[in-house]
Amino acid sequence: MTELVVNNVQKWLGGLQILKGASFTASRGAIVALLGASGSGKTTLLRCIAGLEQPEFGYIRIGDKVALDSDKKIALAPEQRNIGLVFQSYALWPHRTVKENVGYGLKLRGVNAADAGVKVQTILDRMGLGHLADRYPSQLSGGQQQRVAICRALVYEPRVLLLDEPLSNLDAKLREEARYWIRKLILDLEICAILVTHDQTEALAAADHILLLKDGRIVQEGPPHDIYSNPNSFYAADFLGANNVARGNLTTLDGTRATIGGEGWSLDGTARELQGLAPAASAQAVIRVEQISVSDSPGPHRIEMQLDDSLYLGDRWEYRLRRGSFNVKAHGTRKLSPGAVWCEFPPESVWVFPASSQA
Ligand SMILES: Nc1ncnc2c1ncn2[C@@H]1O[C@H](COP(=O)(O)OP(=O)(O)OP(=O)(O)O)[C@@H](O)[C@H]1O
Repeated sequence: MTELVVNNVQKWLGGLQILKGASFTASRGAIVALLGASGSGKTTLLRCIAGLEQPEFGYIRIGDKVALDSDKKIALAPEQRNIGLVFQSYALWPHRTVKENVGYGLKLRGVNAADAGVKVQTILDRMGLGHLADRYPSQLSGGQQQRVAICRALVYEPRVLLLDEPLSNLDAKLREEARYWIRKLILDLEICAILVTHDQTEALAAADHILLLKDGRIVQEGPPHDIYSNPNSFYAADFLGANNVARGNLTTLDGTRATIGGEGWSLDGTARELQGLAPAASAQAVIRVEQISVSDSPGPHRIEMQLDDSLYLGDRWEYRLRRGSFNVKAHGTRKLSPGAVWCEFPPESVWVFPASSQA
């Protein structure tokens, strides 16, 4: 069931148009990630949904309530929107205990103390924090503080949970765990969550649907696997994954088959956004690091390259390879000695874009 409708939201800040017509929908029991480069407008869009910013144009419906309708001059205040908000900083009050932090909003909304107490204890117990109810934030670990912030957002039983970089203050191990339990929690509670992140791994792992933003516009959306494996622009291809970018010229173009080449190298690839381009035009190819394999013999779609070094990454080795002006990173399971090797580039994984390709 659709819980959130965002339609043509446009927002100006400091005389600049920051959001240029964002539209999407989100359903119950699903996590939508807003992903994009720094400054692409993720936080501004989240703040518009929360009611912390008022867009000049647009329509937003949360559950069955119209929260924004610029035509009808409707703009509900944040507390009327039935949303829960979790910030990167957690924003807990240091001089209030855990249960006071979680219950404060209920008190403001006029919920009587007995009912509020039950709601607070229920959500704290659910999150494994019941025994910490009387502690102050400074007496908790970072991970526990983050859970308190999430309890505080969930205690209102919101229709939509808005999470702004909620994991970025946690160390790498905790972040991986938190990504998993937040996802489980949202699916169990069957609420709708919007997650702002600049971390592609977090978006790919935690979300059901990704909205990729660039300069205030949603330039691609879809399930994580689709966005990762079928990017529709150079920006989307290069933003996700660990990539090699090869810059050269288009040497042949035949339907979806394209060849890109530079000084002393040439790769068969798949044409992306190349309509109207002629051979010799400047081009760039994106190749995911994991798609390249290194071997000691020639074969189809293999080119000979010089291996300069093997770097140990713990779970794998990274190979640094070059041929003329073409530098490449690839991964493998063993250390290789410097020298000549053969690298295989499957054409379906060499995505060729025009050199000045924009989203
Ligand atoms: N109050 C403001 N006045 C003017 N410009 C602003 C204001 N707030 C944000 N901006 C600009 O709007 C753009 C989008 O900012 P926003 O914080 O939404 O991006 P973001 O994608 O969340 O970035 P980050 O990942 O760095 O947090 C940026 O260029 C930013 O400088």
